[in-house]
Amino acid sequence: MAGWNESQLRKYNIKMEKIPTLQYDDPKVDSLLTNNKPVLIKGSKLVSRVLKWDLDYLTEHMNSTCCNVLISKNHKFKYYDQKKITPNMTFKPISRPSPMIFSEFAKQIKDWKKGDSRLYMQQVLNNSISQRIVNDFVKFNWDWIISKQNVCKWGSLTSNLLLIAQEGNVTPCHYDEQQNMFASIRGYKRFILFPPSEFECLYPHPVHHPYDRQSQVEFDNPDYIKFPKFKEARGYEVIVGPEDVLYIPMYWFHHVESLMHGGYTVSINFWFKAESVEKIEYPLLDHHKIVIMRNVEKMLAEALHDPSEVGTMLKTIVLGRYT
Ligand SMILES: CC1(C)c2ccccc2-c2ccc(C[C@@H](CC(=O)O)C(=O)C(=O)O)cc21
Ligand SMILES: [Zn+2]
Repeated sequence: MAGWNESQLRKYNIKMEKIPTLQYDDPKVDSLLTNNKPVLIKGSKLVSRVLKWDLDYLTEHMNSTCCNVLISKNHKFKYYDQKKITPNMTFKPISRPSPMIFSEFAKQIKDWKKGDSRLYMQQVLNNSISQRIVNDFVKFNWDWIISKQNVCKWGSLTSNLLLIAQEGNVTPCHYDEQQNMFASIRGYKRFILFPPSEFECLYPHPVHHPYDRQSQVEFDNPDYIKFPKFKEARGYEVIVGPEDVLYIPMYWFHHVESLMHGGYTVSINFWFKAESVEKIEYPLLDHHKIVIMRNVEKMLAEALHDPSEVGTMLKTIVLGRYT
């Protein structure tokens, strides 16, 4: 019994292959990790000591902690950068932050009814949480994850996010600029990943837009006129269940959903800085090209002193000359 079935997955019109699933001590794991290739890792026992982290246990030990909760009018929780919202911009996000204490969050999840706004908690785990949570946190299989960090020459661990999502919640397609080891504690999450080379098919927002790093394409209702190349996007799909660890390479796009009718999900991610300043070797890797494109957008916005002129200048440079 896999613990889930196809009827719990949302339907998208996307070509998807499978991601390799390997035991944590399989030598192929390290070769995939060091080559920035996604892999689902079984048996690492990374978070096995906190499988008891369910709503009741966490309410008991995080009761009055004020947590970062997002509220959305629909099932999508699209991250946005507050700092990139300028005064003259009419930006209407669908999900917005609504800090609340943990027990309130747990109550709203339990009492949730169809039609209510949805909630998604993402709370940085640090020592400001209760002593019991800290005691559990230190019981992660740090030896294993630190050995991976060293093998891959990743930079420092920047943060662990505790994620509690309602069944059916979706984090739309985006990329992050850090290496991510994503561990599931409760429930099942479906990931659809795309390599950085699929950039042209996923049409991320401009760097200066609050939705920077997020794809503009609505997977459940793609606008093939505005985003024609989305039809050619080639993704990878994997279901992450309790105790599984998914490696999400930096700059790889990922769409994440908590399976419908699967109950709430509890996950923890481990974000690592990219490798300490590496010597750039040629040929460039695909993620280097995203970094270069981001730097061009940033430099032009800086030089023009107005992000809204960047598109015009890029068109002037390219149209009729490089096409
Ligand atoms: C969308 C949301 C709730 C959010 C809103 C506002 C600011 C930050 C974030 C944020 C950060 C990470 C995740 C976890 C995961 C996606 C998933 O598991 O749903 C993922 O993308 C990753 O681990 O890289 C989810 C979120
Ligand atoms: Zn992400």
